[in-house]
Amino acid sequence: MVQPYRHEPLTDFTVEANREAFLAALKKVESELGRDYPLVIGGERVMTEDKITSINPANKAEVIGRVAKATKELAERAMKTADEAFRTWSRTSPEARADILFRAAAIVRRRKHEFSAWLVKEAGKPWREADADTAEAIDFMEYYGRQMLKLKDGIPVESRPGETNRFFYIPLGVGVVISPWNFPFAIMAGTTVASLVTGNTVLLKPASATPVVAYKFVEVLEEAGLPAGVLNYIPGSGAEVGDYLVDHPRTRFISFTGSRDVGIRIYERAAKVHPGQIWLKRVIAEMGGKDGIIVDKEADLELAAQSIVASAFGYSGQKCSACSRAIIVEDVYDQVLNRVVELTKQLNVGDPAEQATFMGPVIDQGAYNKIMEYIEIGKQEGRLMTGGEGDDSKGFFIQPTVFADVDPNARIMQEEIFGPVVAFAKARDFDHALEIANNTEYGLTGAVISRNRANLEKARHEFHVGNLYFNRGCTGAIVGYHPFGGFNMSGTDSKAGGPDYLILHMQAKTVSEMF
Ligand SMILES: NC(=O)c1ccc[n+]([C@@H]2O[C@H](COP(=O)([O-])OP(=O)(O)OC[C@H]3O[C@@H](n4cnc5c(N)ncnc54)[C@H](O)[C@@H]3O)[C@@H](O)[C@H]2O)c1
Ligand SMILES: N[C@@H](CCC=O)C(=O)O
Repeated sequence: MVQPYRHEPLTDFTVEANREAFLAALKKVESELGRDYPLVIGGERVMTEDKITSINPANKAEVIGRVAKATKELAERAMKTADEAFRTWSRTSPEARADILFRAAAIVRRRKHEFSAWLVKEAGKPWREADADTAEAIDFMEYYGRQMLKLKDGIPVESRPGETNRFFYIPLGVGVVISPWNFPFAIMAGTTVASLVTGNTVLLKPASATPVVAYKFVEVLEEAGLPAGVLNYIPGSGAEVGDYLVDHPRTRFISFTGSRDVGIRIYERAAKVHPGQIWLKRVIAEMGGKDGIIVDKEADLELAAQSIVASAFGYSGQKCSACSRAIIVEDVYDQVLNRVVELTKQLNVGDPAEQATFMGPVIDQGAYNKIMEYIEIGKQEGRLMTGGEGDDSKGFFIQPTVFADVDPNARIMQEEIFGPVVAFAKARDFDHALEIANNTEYGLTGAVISRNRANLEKARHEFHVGNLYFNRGCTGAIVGYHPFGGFNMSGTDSKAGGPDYLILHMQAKTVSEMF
């Protein structure tokens, strides 16, 4: 019998044995850097001349790996392979499919620190963030495996005398999974295994900044017993391979996580029916955020400051859930702002491979340049309280940055920066704070720090975000506990890690028999 689902605990690094195990994993990964990785199509390893070079964002000179790059021709081969494999995989029992996820979770759990060490190196995640990313990947496998077992026989419907009605779910077909670099393990693995466990075959195109950890995961699924051709690994250019697969008439669904602009592009392109296409493609899109924390005048102000700092600067603010707007009721504005500045100045920024580091680099030169441009804009739009400096000589480091007195309509209050920058806005009262919080085209996460029950209840209904948190920060959703996804330009509100997520990857069928 399958044990009830519990989320994977985070590692306590104050325990010496854990610390040593993590250091050993980092050493192991360091000894494996710089290798070449092929595409995987139908279980076959395919090397290409042109490669994606994955580097350590904390040390540009360190090559993590060189990964083969799919062309349209190779993408087409992968599509044919996945289409062929669908015939058998879609008829494989849900129990057998779920077992592969459980086995893969066990393999990753045994190699947990090794996976986290790859995340430290390839994504620039500090230990705690890397550990959380790996734990979440394990959670997705454990949770979706169990969800599939719950859904495998469908949902009971009524039958009249002499009639038996059944309502159940069948797989869709070939899914294109396009994942981001910021949760290069958890989101890549979660979107992939949700598609697989529901009986679909997959073409996985991971983000070009983090393809090595994705390759390592493909190996795990193979070891867990996934048949060849069911998952095909085809990193490549978003514009070339991405567009080609999104447009492909045999693509049945697209599971995309990434930016607003790419999400819109995919949504629009997927709507077009191409010659030979006999279905309307389904799009699951998880996009950006411009998330805010509201602090009420009756509130634990220390909790408020700690929550803002952790949510704004965890993984250098590179979370779709990151707090980039702090909306403070005027009675407590100065107190909260000053405490946030004080805490921010204490943050340890540096090499994520060092245990003491709270914040590492941003992901690449493009991100560095974009964030530094926003910091310049912020200097015009607000009062720079701390940070504002960057250094890209060795890696892509930016100081955690706080701007005060920002107009709610300013660009740094409206546009997703995706870096360690938080803007403070002053609200007249709680209603005004809610108005400012909702003044965005996004709607992903938000938090309210308050002791006022009436205000919390008002926020419950009027703060328009997919994930709303009370008296805590706005990052760190846990699979199975906080189903995750947002409104409006944050995507299709396809709640990852939630009880209705798998259904998005299937189609329902009704069979009615008369006796
Ligand atoms: N809502 C969520 O759950 C969630 C989670 C993580 C990240 N995000 C968002 O992701 C963004 C950061 O990730 P990113 O920089 O990797 O995003 P991105 O949109 O630049 O890239 C995401 C993926 O899309 C691919 N891509 C690019 N162009 C494409 C095209 N034309 N066709 C198909 N695929 C294409 C990329 O190669 C990558 O694999 C942020 O906006 C963040 O808020 C959202
Ligand atoms: N699920 C993560 C965010 C994922 C996007 O970057 C969180 O809840 O912080």
